[in-house]
Amino acid sequence: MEEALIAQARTWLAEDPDPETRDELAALIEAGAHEEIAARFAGTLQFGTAGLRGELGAGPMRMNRAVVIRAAAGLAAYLKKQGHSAATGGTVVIGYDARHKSADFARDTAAVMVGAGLKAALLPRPLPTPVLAFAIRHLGAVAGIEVTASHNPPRDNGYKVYLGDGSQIVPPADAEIAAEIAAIASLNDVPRPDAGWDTLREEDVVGAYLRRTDAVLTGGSPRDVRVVYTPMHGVGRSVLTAAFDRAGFPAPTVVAAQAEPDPDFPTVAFPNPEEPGAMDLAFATAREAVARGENVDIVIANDPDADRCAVAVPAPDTVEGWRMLRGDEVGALLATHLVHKSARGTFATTIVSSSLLSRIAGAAAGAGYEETLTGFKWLSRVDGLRYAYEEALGYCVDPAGVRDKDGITAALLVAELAAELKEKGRTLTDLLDDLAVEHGLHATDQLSVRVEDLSLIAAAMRRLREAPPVVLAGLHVVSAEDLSKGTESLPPTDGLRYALAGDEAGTVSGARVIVRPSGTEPKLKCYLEVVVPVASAAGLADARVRASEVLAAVKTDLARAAGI
Ligand SMILES: O=P([O-])(O)O[C@H]1O[C@H](COP(=O)(O)O)[C@@H](O)[C@H](O)[C@H]1O
Ligand SMILES: [Mg+2]
Repeated sequence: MEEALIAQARTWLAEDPDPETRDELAALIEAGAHEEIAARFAGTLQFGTAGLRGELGAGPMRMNRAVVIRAAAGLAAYLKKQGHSAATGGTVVIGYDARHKSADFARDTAAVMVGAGLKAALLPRPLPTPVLAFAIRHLGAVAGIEVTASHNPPRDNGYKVYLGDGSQIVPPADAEIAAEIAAIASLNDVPRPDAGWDTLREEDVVGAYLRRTDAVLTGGSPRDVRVVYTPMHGVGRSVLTAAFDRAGFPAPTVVAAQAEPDPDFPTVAFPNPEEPGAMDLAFATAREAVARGENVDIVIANDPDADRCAVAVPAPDTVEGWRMLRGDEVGALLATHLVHKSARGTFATTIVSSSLLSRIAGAAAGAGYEETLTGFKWLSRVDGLRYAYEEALGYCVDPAGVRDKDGITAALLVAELAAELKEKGRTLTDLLDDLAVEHGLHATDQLSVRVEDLSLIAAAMRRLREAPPVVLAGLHVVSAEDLSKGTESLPPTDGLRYALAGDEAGTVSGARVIVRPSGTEPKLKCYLEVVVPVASAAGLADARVRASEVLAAVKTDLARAAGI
C-alpha cells in the first residue's frame, strides 16, 4: 500500500515541471511523510462552486503547475471536440490575479492552448475576474479562464473556467471537461510551446471594459458621494478608481496599506470582507478622514479578485463607527434602485439568499423573479436576466456586459444610489428602513464553521439527515427538504432546507434555514432568514431586536442539531 503510494508520488514528481513543488514532494518522500503524501494523492481537485480551488503544493489534490497543465489540456480537448480550433478562430482568453503562481499558471494555460491547436490571449496584467468575464464575450472567445482563489487564504489558488457564453461551467460541461482531464495519461503528452499566444493590449480589454461601464449609470444622475475604498491587497484598485473617475464621482480615498496587490495579504487574517476584522483598516481610514474634517458617506471593499463588493454605512452608536451591510441588504438596495430606474426583466437570486428580492420584484410591474442554486455559474444563466445577486456579496448589475458577479460595476451602482439619496437628504440606511416597513423585516444571518478535517462536515450533514430538527428557536419546522434529490426547479445539490412557521403571537411570520458544505473552502455554511412583520416605522427598532433574538436562537439550536 505504502509502496504503491510512493511509486505514484515518484511518477508525479518525475513529470512535475515546477522545481519548487518537485523539491517539496522529494522532501516529503525522503522524510517518509506518508500521511501527508496520502492526503495529496487522495484524488484530484474537482470543479466546485467556482472552478478548481485548493492549497498550493505538490500533488493532484493541490494547486500547482502540473494540475493546471492537466486542467488546461482537458479543457482544450473538450473545446476541440466541440469543433473549435485556431482555424475556426477558437480563442481562449486567460486572466489572472496577483496570487502566488497565478501568472505562471496563466502562462502555462496559454502554452497548452496553443500546443493543442487553439488560439490563446493573455490579459496584459493581473486584473479583476469581471474584466476577464467581460473579455470572453467582447472578444468572441470560445472559453475563458481566470487564475484566482478570490478571497481564500494566501496559501490557496484556483482556476475559474468559463465557456464562450461568458458564464462559468455547470453540469454536464464540468463533468465532460473532468473526464478529458482524467484521460490525460502523462504530462509528457501535453505539448507546451514557448510562444505563440497573444498578449492583449490594455486598451482593448480594460479600455473596452471601462467604456461598457457607462451602461450601468444614468447620465446626469447625482455624483456627490464620498467613498473610502479598499481592494484588500487584490487587483481591484486601478480599474475601480478609473471607473469612478470616468463616471464623474470624486476619487475614493484608498486604504493605503491595502492598495497594492500583495499575495501575502499582510494586514488581514483572511482577505474576505465577510470575515470579522477584514474591514478594520478601512473603518480606521474612514474615521481618520472624518477626524480631518472630511465627509465619508460609505465604505466600499472589493474582494481580492474584485468580483465581490462589500458596503459599510455610518453607525455612530458603534465602536467602529461603521456597520457592514449584509449582502442581502446591498442586494435589496440595488434591486430597488434598478426598479426605480425602470429596469425590467428577470431579477434573480440564490436559494441561500434573502426572499426579500422576490417581494421587491413581485411589487414591480414587468419584473420577473427566479431562484437558482448557490453560485454565479447558475445565476448568470437565468433567461432574460436583468439583475442577479447572492448573499456572498456578489452582484451582477449589467448582465449584457458581464455574465458573472462584478464588484466594480456593483460599486458604481451603489455610489450612484448613495449620491441620489444624499441629494434628497437621505441614506442607504433610510432606504433599508423603508423596505422593512413595506415588505416586513427580512433579517438574515449565517452560521459558518471552518474545519481542518473535512469529515466533520459530512458528519454534520449526516446527523441532520438522520435526525432533522422539528423545532428551532421555538418555531416549528413545517418542511424539511433534502436537496440532494433535486427539486422540480433545482438540480441536485448537497444541501438541506427547512421552512419554519411563524409564532402564535405573530411576532415572527416565518423563517428559513439552509445548510450546505461550501464549494470553495473547508466550511459548513448555514444560511438563516427570519421575517418579522413591521406595522410602521415606529415598530422597526422592536422588530430588529426580535429578529436578532430569533436568529441567535436558531443558530444555537441548529448547531446543537448538527453537532457542530
Ligand atoms: O470566491 P468567489 O468570490 O468567486 O465566490 C465564489 O464562491 C462563493 C461561495 O461559494 P461557496 O459557498 O460554495 O464557498 C459563491 O457564492 C460564488 O458564486 C462563487 O463565485
Ligand atoms: Mg471573488
